[in-house]
Amino acid sequence: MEAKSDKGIILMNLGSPDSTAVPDVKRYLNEFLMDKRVIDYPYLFRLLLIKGIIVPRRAPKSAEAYQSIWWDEGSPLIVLTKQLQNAVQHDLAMPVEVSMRYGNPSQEEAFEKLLKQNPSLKEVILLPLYPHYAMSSYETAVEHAKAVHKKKGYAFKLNIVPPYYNEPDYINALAESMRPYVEQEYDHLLFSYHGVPERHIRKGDITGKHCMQVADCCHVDSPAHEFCYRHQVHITSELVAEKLKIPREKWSVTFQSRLGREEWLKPYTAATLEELPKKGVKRLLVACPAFVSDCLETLEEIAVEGKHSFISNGGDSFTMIPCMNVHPLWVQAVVKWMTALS
Ligand SMILES: C=CC1=C(C)c2cc3[nH]c(cc4nc(cc5[nH]c(cc1n2)c(C)c5CCC(=O)O)C(CCC(=O)O)=C4C)c(C)c3C=C
Ligand SMILES: [Fe+2]
Ligand SMILES: [Fe+2]
Repeated sequence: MEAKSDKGIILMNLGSPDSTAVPDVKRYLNEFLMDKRVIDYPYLFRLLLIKGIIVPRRAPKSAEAYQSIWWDEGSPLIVLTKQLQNAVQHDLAMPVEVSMRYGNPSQEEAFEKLLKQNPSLKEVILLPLYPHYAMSSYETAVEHAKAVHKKKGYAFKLNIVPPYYNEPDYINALAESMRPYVEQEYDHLLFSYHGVPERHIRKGDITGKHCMQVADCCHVDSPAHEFCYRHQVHITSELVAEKLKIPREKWSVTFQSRLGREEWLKPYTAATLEELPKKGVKRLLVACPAFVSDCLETLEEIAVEGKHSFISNGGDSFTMIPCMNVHPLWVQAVVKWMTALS
């Protein structure tokens, strides 16, 4: 559609290395893990731990994992985010750009592209491609965009879309994207979310006395929920399961991608995939709603490693449900939200 407006849109995602070469993966991991909202240790300790130990050890293994999922056009996460950009742009009369929290295209590049298209730009609507609030995902993305906006002294306003974990349009798109899979025969549906350290959940509790302190905290009313990743992922799962009419005993929530020695949110996906076949679950479906676009964590950790673990522990069939990516209802939801905000 003809892009003529004094507003612009940026779809912001996490980002990937520029290539699967170890030096590019190292650069990406250093930027990512030196983020104080991801590894929130004191600066000097973080510097020694990340640049001295974790990244040199992790980069070659990580590069191998990226090589196994990389597409001819590049990183799946970036390719799929750009596909979403094109699909949304098709139905909107405002320019749409993409930015990544780490790596490229950078936040500054996305702002500059919008300004180039319209030097008298009045407002940028930023849609973080994270449905849930976590210090290490949504918060760092938004704070980074605000910092770049301030540093560059841009005259346009920055309008940031809040987390949409319970928004009816998002739930509908997610549920409908999953429907063809749950209409097949299966024993259990796992909602596997990217994990975070439990400490982050306590740290983000604005009441200081609710999250992981009150029994069944995620289901007891509290202002803490506005910033609680654990609460928000449980709500997404419950709303989707309700919409798809999946009986309570047929689905569960787990957390993947643990890094380091701290306790992360539980139950862990890896342990659950080993245990489920022993409990009689032979045909498994796995959905990963923390991610809007498929990425390393879905295509490798779940679809390859997770499948291998489930099958070698006695499972018969393992199906990873793709992320929403460019599902027409998701594109429609984004277009609807952007139109309402413009
Ligand atoms: C829901 C969104 C995400 C949260 C929350 C999150 C927290 C988090 N992540 C790490 C460490 C790593 N994550 C990595 C990959 C990765 N993480 C997310 C999203 C969230 N992370 C995505 C979409 C991806 C895939 C990126 C891609 O290019 O496809 C990686 C890099 C890969 C690897 O080496 O495993 C790391 C490292 C921490 C420590 C953390 C919370 C504290
Ligand atoms: Fe991550
Ligand atoms: Fe909570």
